[in-house]
Amino acid sequence: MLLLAEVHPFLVLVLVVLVLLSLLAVAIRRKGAGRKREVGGGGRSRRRRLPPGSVGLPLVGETLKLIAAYKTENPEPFIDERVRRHGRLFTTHVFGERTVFSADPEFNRLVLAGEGRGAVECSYPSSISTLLGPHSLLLMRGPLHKRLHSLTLTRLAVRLLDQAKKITFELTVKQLMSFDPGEWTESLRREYVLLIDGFFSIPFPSFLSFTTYGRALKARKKVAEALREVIRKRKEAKKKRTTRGEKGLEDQEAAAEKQGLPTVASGRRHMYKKDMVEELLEAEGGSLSEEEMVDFLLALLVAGYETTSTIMTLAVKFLTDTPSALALLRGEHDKIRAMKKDEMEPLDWSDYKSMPFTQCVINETLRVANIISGVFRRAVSDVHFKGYTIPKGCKVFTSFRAVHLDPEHYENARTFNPWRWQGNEALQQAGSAGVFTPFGGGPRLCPGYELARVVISVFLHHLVTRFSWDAVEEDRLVFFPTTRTLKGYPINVRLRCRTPC
Ligand code: HEM
Repeated sequence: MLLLAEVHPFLVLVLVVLVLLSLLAVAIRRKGAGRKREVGGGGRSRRRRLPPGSVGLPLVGETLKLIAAYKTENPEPFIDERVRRHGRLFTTHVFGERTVFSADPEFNRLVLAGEGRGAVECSYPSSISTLLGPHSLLLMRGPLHKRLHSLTLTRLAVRLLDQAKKITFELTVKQLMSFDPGEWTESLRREYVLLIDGFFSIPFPSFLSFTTYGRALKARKKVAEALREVIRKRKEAKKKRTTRGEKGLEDQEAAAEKQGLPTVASGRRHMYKKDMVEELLEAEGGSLSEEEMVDFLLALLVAGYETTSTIMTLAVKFLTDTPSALALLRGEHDKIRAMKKDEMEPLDWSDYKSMPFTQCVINETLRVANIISGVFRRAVSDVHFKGYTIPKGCKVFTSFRAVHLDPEHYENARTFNPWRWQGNEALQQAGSAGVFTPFGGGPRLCPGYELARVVISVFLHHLVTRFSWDAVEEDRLVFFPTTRTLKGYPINVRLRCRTPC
């Protein structure tokens, strides 16, 4: 009861609905499999033993305890307690399903790499799958996932020429569809906000359009329609060019470049670079359907939007709370600015590569904040690890948070200390030991990881070189339903005075 009172009643309702739906699904699956398993294995042979743990209360399992912990600034005791009692691999019952929870970097690595190799597969709650669309990269599996994932990787390597685009969403839209910020982008973003709100709401039926989920479904339709329109127009333009025998944009640009002519509408000269829509139109021999392309674009916008902007905000918060780190960071960026002719001269790749302390700040923010606290998978065959057997069909949660905040892997693990990343080897060592995985790993390694780093670096550059700021009021982090600051971290910003004034 105490726990129930701590949790918002709306969330309790969400959970109950989710739990009931999931239980039904689990019951059907179990019946099909025709066998039961107990936590810890009881009298079973050692080979069939599930990691020890507790499945908590009937129906809700340990979900309410988890949520209550994640709604505080310090959710670690939830994991610490269980690791102490059962070890780094333990069984729990969250979000309606028995789940093997891993705080073990070795197991996490096995799971991340195990997808597509007959060991595990990606697994999202159905409410989120519906909003993402069935063809979303995040839900796709098998060879098509592999091909489209690598398509994303090549297209998302950003050039800092685009640095003027400070806002993540606008930058992503520009990358994907080549649109500059404007009315269209802004109205698309408004619908996106509604869509993302729906991720953590009760998945009521669509006719209840006044609910958060109903509004999200409506927003999804609008976003999908806007994206479909873009794809159709681009398809038509491409077809017209082909039937008229005209050269593609790429050839036109190359020809103009040879003649020393300006090549883009903005008057700026640059090499033609295909955007994501162009890539999608040509991918799979031009066979992708409009729906597949819409889901693909939508997922990219969703995946990059919340994550990057939250890390930006939290980096600023951690820097504000750690003035010596802010001073060092500012020094690094002032030095870069001092080499420029004027305030407006854009950054280039070599500038980005001369921001070592900025990268330390970003790594440490990613480590401490854990925007993606871990990922869910489902075992598609029995997985054997350190004497345990995770049976086929079992849900697995590889917790990045538990590893990132484990004192065994990081000294003073729960303190923001960007200096720990200084020196070239620190990141490499943590990466190869599997103890730093903010962007996941294996075949689903985040394709936006470099874009995110660049966007955050450029944002910090402009912020610290041009402005100073103070926090308006006390704010704190929470980790449920998503990682964020409770009040959105309001700050008072002033133009920085660099000359005597
Ligand atoms: C700080 C920012 C970011 C963080 C912490 C982050 C983290 C992650 C993580 C952990 C995954 C793996 C999910 C899994 O294994 O199930 C992932 C996947 C993904 N991310 Fe990111 N991400 C960030 C930014 C971005 C950006 C900017 C984009 C694109 C514009 C992006 C696009 C994607 C996509 C499409 C996937 C799915 C890949 C697949 O399933 O094959 N992310 N991200």
